[in-house]
Amino acid sequence: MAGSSESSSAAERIGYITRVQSFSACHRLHSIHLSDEENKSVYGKCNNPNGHGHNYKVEVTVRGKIDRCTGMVMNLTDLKKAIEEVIMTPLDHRNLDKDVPYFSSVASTTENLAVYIWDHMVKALPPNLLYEIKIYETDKNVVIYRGE
Ligand SMILES: Nc1nc2c(c(=O)[nH]1)N=C([C@H](O)[C@H](O)COP(=O)(O)OP(=O)(O)OP(=O)(O)O)CN2
Ligand SMILES: [Zn+2]
Repeated sequence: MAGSSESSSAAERIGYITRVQSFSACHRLHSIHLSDEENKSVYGKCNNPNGHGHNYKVEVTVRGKIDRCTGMVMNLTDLKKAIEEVIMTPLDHRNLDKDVPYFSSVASTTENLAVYIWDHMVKALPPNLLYEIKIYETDKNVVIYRGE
């Protein structure tokens, strides 16, 4: 019956699931498009040549149909594997600027880190599932990227 709880329970449901992952890395904010003086002025203490570290927290959210048979949008075990491959292996305990080739020419801001993770995660997951990458650089500094 239209509108009854029975019919809505048969309707397709969309769910969002998130897995949280922490990793540690160091970096220096520096843009190859700016002079040394401009870098100092724009990034301040974060342009210190010897860098500084963060305990980043990343939330990876997928969105999709809740499968009627499995009850899952996707298996969190598979999401965990993708996070290991895309986040932990290349980024954990690394110097982002020196160890990750992408950041040799792209400033390692949290915005750009979110784009990097999105671009790799989207390839590691089934099509059309990735919804959002949210990164806590510190407790107070949070970036969201949705692939736009
Ligand atoms: N738009 C952005 N601005 C800044 C970024 C960034 O990624 N995107 N990053 C930084 C630095 O990396 C820096 O490490 C931030 O640290 P800090 O200012 O010390 O962090 P808090 O604000 O949490 O610290 P408090 O000193 O407690 O306020 C800078 N800008
Ligand atoms: Zn920083």
